[in-house]
Order: sequence, then C-alpha cells, then structure tokens
Amino acid sequence: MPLTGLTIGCLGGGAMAQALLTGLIKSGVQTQNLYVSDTRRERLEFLHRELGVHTRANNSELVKESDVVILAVKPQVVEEVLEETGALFQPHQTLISIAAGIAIQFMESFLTHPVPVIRVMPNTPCLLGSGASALCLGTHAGARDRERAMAIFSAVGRAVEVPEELMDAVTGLSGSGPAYMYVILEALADAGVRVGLPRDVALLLSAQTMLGSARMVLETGEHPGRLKNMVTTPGGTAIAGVYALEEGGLRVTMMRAVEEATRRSREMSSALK
Ligand SMILES: NC(=O)C1=CN([C@@H]2O[C@H](COP(=O)(O)OP(=O)(O)OC[C@H]3O[C@@H](n4cnc5c(N)ncnc54)[C@H](OP(=O)(O)O)[C@@H]3O)[C@@H](O)[C@H]2O)C=CC1
Ligand SMILES: O=C(O)[C@@H]1CCC=N1
Repeated sequence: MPLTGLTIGCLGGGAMAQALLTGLIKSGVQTQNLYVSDTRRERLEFLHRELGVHTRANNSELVKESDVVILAVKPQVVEEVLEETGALFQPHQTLISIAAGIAIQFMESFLTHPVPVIRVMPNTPCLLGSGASALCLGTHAGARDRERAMAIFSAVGRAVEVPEELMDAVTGLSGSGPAYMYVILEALADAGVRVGLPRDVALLLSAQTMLGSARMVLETGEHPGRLKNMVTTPGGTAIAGVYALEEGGLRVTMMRAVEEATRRSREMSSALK
C-alpha cells in the first residue's frame, strides 16, 4: 500500500518518534502528511526545525487530524493519554502503539468506538531505514490496517507479523537489541585500542565488520555457523578468538540479556493490567 495521502501522527515526540519520522521522510513520505504532538514545546520546535513536520501541542488535535496515530509515549504514560483521547478515535483510523509491554486489550479498553489497534515493536535503526519491527493485530484491525502498518514499518526497515504473546520476546531481542549491539561495538573498539589501533580506526573497523556480517546473514541466507566457518582458518587467528568468546560465555550472556529484557517487558505489562 502506498503511503501517499495518508496522514500519520506521532503522539509523543521522543527518541523513537524522531527515528520513525526521519525514516519515513527518507523513504519519501511528504512532511505535509506528518504530525507530532508532545507536552514539551521545545521538543516540538526541534522536530519542526529539523524535520519540517507539523506539530501540535494538543494530543486531541493530533488524533482528530491523523488517519494513523502512532502512540509513542513512554509505557507509563499510555493510560493517561488514552483516557484523554480514547473517545476521539474513529473506526476509519488506525491506532498503532509502539509502547513496550502494553497489551492490545488494555488499549482497547479505553476506546469508545470499534477502532483498529495494531501493536508494533520497532527499533531505533528505523531512523536510517534499517529498523526491525514486529507487529500484531487488535480485535478490530483488518487487512487495511495490517497494510497500513506494514507499509509504514517496511518503509523504515523490515517488518514481520507475530502473535501478541511473542511481543515481549521481540522487545527483548530486536526492540532492545540495538543497545546490546552498541555495547558490543564499543567493547570491540576498546579491544582494538588494546591491541594498538587508534580509537577512530578501531571504531570504524568494528562497526563496518558488524554491518557487513549482518548483511552477509540477511543477503546470502547462509546459516551464521557456516559463515563463521568461512572465517575460521584451521589453527588460525579467528578460531583462537572464538575460543576466547566461548570461554567468556558470550552465548549464555546474550541469552541472559534477551531473557532479562523479555522478563522486564512482561513485568511492565502485568503492572498495568
Ligand atoms: N527507544 C527505543 O529504542 C524504543 C522505544 N519504544 C517505545 O517507544 C515509546 C517511546 O519511547 P522513547 O521515544 O524512547 O521515549 P521518550 O521519552 O524519548 O519519548 C516520549 C515523549 O513523549 C513525551 N510525553 C510525555 N507525556 C506526554 C503526553 N501526555 N502527551 C504527549 N507527549 C508526552 C515525552 O516528554 P517528557 O520527556 O517530558 O516526558 C517525550 O518527549 C515507549 O513506549 C517505548 O517503550 C519501542 C521500541 C524501541
Ligand atoms: O528500553 C525500553 O523500554 C525501550 C523498549 C525497547 C527499547 N527501548
């Protein structure tokens, strides 16, 4: 579905709204169709200045003017915002929430009309069109709403549909994942500095290595184990490094990270039930 002519409003103009709006503009969506509301005036001024999108200090106005409303406030604020705007949403609109740990049923309980709701978990690389998003459909969401959401999140990266019970796991993996990758990148650059590389060279080599390796997985379709085998010359350097990673328990640490973030997402969800 082309996004041409569809009015998209971000309710909440923080880090993730900025990433989505920037990605949408980069993908060709016209700024005249993009709106954002926020309680902080300086934030709205910044987003208008940097991106050229329309701004609204009033959430209700934004809801009335948008075909698609992307709820992009902190999870703790969702209840307050839906109490304020829940009666305004109409069935021709699509309410998309990106709030971590907020169940569809919870949001639907604030809506007066049978409004299509879609829950999405994107991530910050949407800013560059390299996001990873998973979405699931609410009670009144149909093909039109799925297409709208798929078009928006495919315009800023890759998007998949999953059952709602997997959304906490998605939040733990790809929603929170960029944070893990930045920690790994910083550590890899530190490691380069430790073995004698200048800081800027070490960071560039680390980041480009992560990018290239991820592209190899996505674009060749090869299993990562096979791609790893292509790097590890028998008795060579790479297998010596992999040995140290295994000794340090990298795989278990990664599983623990995703498990903890998933647990936290579930905890946030149950706190609001
Ligand atoms: N950051 C990420 O990587 C990802 C975040 N998410 C989800 O996206 C949502 C937003 O996250 P993020 O952008 O990081 O958070 P931010 O805190 O950066 O953005 C939220 C914005 O909403 C504003 N706000 C607060 N109350 C209201 C209100 N009543 N009406 C309108 N705006 C309001 C906040 O202002 P103030 O700062 O003054 O409170 C802030 O500018 C969260 O629910 C999060 O779970 C999902 C995927 C990834
Ligand atoms: O940390 C958080 O709660 C948000 C949700 C996923 C990524 N950032």
